[in-house]
Amino acid sequence: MTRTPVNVTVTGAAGQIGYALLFRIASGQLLGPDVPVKLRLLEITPALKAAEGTAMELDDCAFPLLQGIEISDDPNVAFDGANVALLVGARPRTKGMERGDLLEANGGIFKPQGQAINAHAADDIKVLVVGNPANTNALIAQAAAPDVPAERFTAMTRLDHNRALTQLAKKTGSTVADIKRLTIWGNHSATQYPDIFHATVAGKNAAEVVNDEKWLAEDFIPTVAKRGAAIIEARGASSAASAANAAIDHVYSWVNGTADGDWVSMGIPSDGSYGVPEGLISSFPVTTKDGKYDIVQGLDINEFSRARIDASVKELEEEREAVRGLGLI
Ligand SMILES: NC(=O)C1=CN([C@@H]2O[C@H](COP(=O)(O)OP(=O)(O)OC[C@H]3O[C@@H](n4cnc5c(N)ncnc54)[C@H](O)[C@@H]3O)[C@@H](O)[C@H]2O)C=CC1
Ligand SMILES: O=C([O-])CC(=O)C(=O)O
Repeated sequence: MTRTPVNVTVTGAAGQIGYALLFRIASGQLLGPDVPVKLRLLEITPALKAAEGTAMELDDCAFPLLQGIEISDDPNVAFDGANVALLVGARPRTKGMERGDLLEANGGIFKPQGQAINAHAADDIKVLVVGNPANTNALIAQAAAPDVPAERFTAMTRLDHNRALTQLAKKTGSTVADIKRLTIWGNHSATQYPDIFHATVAGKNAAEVVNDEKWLAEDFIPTVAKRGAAIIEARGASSAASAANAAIDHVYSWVNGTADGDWVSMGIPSDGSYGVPEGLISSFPVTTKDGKYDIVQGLDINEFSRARIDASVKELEEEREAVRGLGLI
């Protein structure tokens, strides 16, 4: 049976994550090996030529699932009919820039993109924000799209989740495939909280297997939370292939479901669960099924976890106040 192609819009398509991401989408890794896709690439005008170069390479791969590529510098064109939108392009922080300046500059990107999604995207649109500060950029885009169900706007913490899986596997002498039910809570920032208290390693409670709170507090958590900065320090550029990989994982899980007995981490609008104020886009443990996600309920949050979740959520509240003050939400 021939399937209708899914329209996937990628912003910042000529950037380094874009280059690591587009070929994987076109090869079927985003949605599945039998789902044809059409790519819509959004870039700023000076980067259109570079996006065209990437499109030429995509053509040269002759991916059987790729049924078309359109390139534009107009969000109204790029989001037209979009079923999945990956908002990767963002304004990076440059020297001397305060956090407020960064939020304002990104407001200039994510507000018009949210408006264009509201006006032109398909009814089933699913949005993943990758560009930093991802959680708050997602909030800005969501606020500009009042006709789209709020839960369709998500932010990426899957890279943090994947980073935590590997660190825990190394510590416990296991493999990532042995680890289930790990959680990233809060913001995609240095305040995020990777939680192993509900995780299992080969079926055993991870915190009990590790049995080393000092390692947890002084090694594991900072290593995961500051991994982005460590990559920049080592590579001279921020994470690109691993970020693209996490974006693929996030959307694949959302569309195709999580495995029985496991969950993933997604930045999603809070419904008030676990004391996270309603509406904040914060990372939670979620299961997914039939293209929808649910927050895992009923987890006991110990004191160690509570303090760290609260600290990250406080930062998200401050970011929300800042963009509210700028009239962006
Ligand atoms: N959530 C996460 O886990 C991660 C997020 N990131 C973030 O992802 C973003 C992209 O990273 P890279 O690809 O390495 O950056 P990059 O600078 O290589 O590429 C960004 C691209 O976005 C484009 N762009 C800027 N404004 C745009 C607009 N209004 N519309 C469309 N395109 C626009 C630029 O022209 C550029 O080609 C950054 O904000 C980075 O901090 C990176 C790694 C992980
Ligand atoms: O800090 C950055 O720009 C990159 C980032 O988000 C990460 O690697 O987690």
